[in-house]
Formats: sequence, structure tokens, C-alpha cells
Amino acid sequence: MNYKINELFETIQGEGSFTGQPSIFIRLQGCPVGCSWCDTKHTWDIELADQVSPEVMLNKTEETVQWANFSAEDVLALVKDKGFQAKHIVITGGEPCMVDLTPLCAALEQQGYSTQIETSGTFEIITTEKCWVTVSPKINMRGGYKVLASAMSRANEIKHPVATEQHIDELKALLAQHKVVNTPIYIQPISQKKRATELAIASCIANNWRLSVQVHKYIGIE
Ligand SMILES: C[S@@+](CC[C@H](N)C(=O)[O-])C[C@H]1O[C@@H](n2cnc3c(N)ncnc32)[C@H](O)[C@@H]1O
Ligand SMILES: Nc1nc2[nH]cc(C(=O)O)c2c(=O)[nH]1
Ligand code: SF4
Ligand SMILES: [Mg+2]
Repeated sequence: MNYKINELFETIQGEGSFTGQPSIFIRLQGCPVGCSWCDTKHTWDIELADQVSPEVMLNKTEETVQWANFSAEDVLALVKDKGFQAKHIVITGGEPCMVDLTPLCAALEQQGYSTQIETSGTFEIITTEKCWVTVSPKINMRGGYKVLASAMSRANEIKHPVATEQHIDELKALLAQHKVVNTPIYIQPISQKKRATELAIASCIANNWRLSVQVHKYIGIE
């Protein structure tokens, strides 16, 4: 099985429970959800014309729509070849759950890596049992909520992007609807905006949620 990879890089996880953890990021191409404030819009469309060789994809110096095909074995070989040191691998996108992530996560876990996926909860989550699943539901998601119940029950953490009071109200409704009790809830201000950050801090204190501020954007790393 091949995975369409837009970016593969080593950095520090900047969001959620694993914030601060050295991590290898695999960013898959393709997402039909269309969040207006998405910070990775270059991953949305899968165009065959944008397929490039692994070398071209790896040597990109800016965000582009170009992607390359990799098997799980190709990913393992590359991670070794690059000399990456991190032992934690984050699969994001785009929407990674558009494909079966089991072969990739199983191969990585077999080599001693821990795995994590970042998903919106609009597609069935098909991955290994050990994989840490971060579900980031959005309001009015194109693609809908048909599988969100199973995503919410599989979630090891829920990370909700917020900019307005309405987002907080909608999150509370989702948590009640899906009877979420013990899963850690992270509130992530949308794009470092001051008002969103203040709102996120206040709602964390009021509800005993946790704050996730996309640390990488504050310190200027990938
Ligand atoms: C780019 S998405 C890719 C994975 C998946 N499609 C999802 O939405 O979870 C990764 C994370 O970034 C968050 N995110 C995207 N754009 C953001 C922005 N402008 N500000 C804050 N968080 C953002 C998403 O909510 C998600 O938690
Ligand atoms: N450093 C860093 N941490 C991240 N955590 C989630 C990210 C994502 O785009 O899914 C991300 C990212 O793009 N960079
Ligand atoms: S679901 Fe994720 S990748 Fe897709 S548009 Fe929304 S934030 Fe971006
Ligand atoms: Mg990001």
C-alpha cells in the first residue's frame, strides 16, 4: 500500500499532550473538509499532476501542493537514511484517516516508534491499537458527523480549535452528545489571534480544559 506524502520532517510536536516531544511528522495529501482557517490548505487536493519523486518532495523549501508516493517500508528506510533521532511519529495531513493507517503504524511500531495521528473525525479511524489518536472535531464539517461517535470514543485526546464563544458552546454540545467524560480536552486558539487566545484561556479555566497554543508557530519552527 502506498501513502501520498506532502511533507516529511523532524521537529518538536507543538500541539496537545505530546507538546515538546521530538517527533517525525508525516503529512499526507488530501482533505475534503475545507475548514476556512485551515493552516495546511496546500494538502487539500489530490491531483495526479502534482505527483513528484520522493527526492523532489523531500527537497521542497516551501509549502506546495506536490506529493510523492511512499510505502511503509519506504518511510522506514527514509527515516533511517535521514538520521532522524525522534522516536515518536505523527501522521497528519490533510486528513490522514482517508486511508488505512494500519500498515504504516504497525511497521513503525515494530521498529520501536510510538505513533500518533491527527484527525478531524470525519473518516473511520483505521489504525493500530497502540496508536495515539488526536481527534479535532470542527463545527459544520463538510463530510459530516456520521463517524464522529466512534472517533470520539477512540480518541486519546480531543483538540478543539476555537476563535469565538460559539465554538466553545458547540464543543460543549459535542462533549455532552458523545458522553465524553475522561478524555483530555485541549483548546487550541485559531492562528495565534489575541482574542482567540484570551477566550481559550478563559474557557480552559472555567471548564478545567487544557490549553494548546501551537508552540511551533511561536518559536518559528516547522
Ligand atoms: C492541519 S490539521 C490536519 C489533521 C486533520 N485534518 C485535523 O484537522 O485534525 C492538524 C491540526 O491543526 C489544527 N489546525 C488547523 N488549522 C489551524 C489554525 N489555523 N489554528 C489552530 N489550529 C489549526 C486542526 O484543528 C488539527 O488539530
Ligand atoms: N511542530 C508541529 N507540531 C504540530 N502538531 C500538529 C501539527 C499538524 O500540522 O498536524 C503540527 C505541525 O505542523 N508542526
Ligand atoms: S480537517 Fe484538518 S486538514 Fe482538513 S481542512 Fe480542516 S484543519 Fe485543514
Ligand atoms: Mg500544523
